[in-house]
Amino acid sequence: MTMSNNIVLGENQYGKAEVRVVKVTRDTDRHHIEDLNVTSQLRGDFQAAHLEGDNGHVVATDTQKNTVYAFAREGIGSPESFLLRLADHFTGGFDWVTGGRWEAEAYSWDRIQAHGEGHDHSFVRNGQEVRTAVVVRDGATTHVISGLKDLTVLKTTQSGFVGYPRDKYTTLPETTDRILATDVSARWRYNTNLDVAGTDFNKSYDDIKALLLEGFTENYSHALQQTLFDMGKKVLEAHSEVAEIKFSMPNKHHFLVDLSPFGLDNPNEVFFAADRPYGLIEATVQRENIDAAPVAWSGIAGFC
Ligand SMILES: O=c1[nH]c(=O)c2[nH]c(=O)[nH]c2[nH]1
Repeated sequence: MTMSNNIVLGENQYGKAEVRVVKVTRDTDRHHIEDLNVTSQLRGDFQAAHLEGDNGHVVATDTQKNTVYAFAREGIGSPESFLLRLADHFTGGFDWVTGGRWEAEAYSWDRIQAHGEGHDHSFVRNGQEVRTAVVVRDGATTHVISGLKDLTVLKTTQSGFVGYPRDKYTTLPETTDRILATDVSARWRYNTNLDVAGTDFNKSYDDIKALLLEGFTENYSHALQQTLFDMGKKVLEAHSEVAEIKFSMPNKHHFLVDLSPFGLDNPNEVFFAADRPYGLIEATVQRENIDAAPVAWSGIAGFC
């Protein structure tokens, strides 16, 4: 067998990776949410694009992304059925697209249990948070700091952001109805006179987590800053053994997708979930006249 010196194109596929689409169904006051990370890749005859610079067959990755958002307008259903719709669309619409690979990760959300009931429009990503604990001893004084991180929550309404100063660099439109989403990181420091032997830290953790979640749901949010304070206040009001609570919370922006180029409306239903940049909101909620913590209890790696 003689070896050919011809250089040819081997297997190939291309598309848009990780299209973050969030679909809110708001037919009634009890909202539903579907949250996917979709990758669309086409396979077929793309020889000319690779060898000759002829893009006549190249369905733009931008078009593939738009198709994901436009299809989400009609609902997602299941990730499988959504991907099958994409596969049908691309292989049916373009002769030279003979196949492809469509992948989705689906993130599931539970309704926040507020006062014993699943909330209408506030959700928590299930099974995600990490519980944290720190003990600092300084001579005879012991500090116990408990916390959690990566508690991802989202509300589909009852959040807005208006009234902020505008200068020549301000482009953000005001809104009175937006998605509010964050990964809660919180650490709460117990009083130094805490009866550590008599404290049920597991129970305390469960209760404080529930209060944080309820605090997230309860009021209209004028900003994540206000919601942060609401959450901390609930914990301090219910737990006299807690001296202060620190938060670090990203504002995970969800941008409404403009579907008008595709002849579709978008009444606050299809969103692009951006991962960066994000707002970062950090604050301590504390009792007035609190003794300054005699030791630094935040790690060196950050606020919370
Ligand atoms: O809740 C918010 N707080 C902000 O400080 C802020 N800044 C911004 O651009 N959007 C928001 N949202």
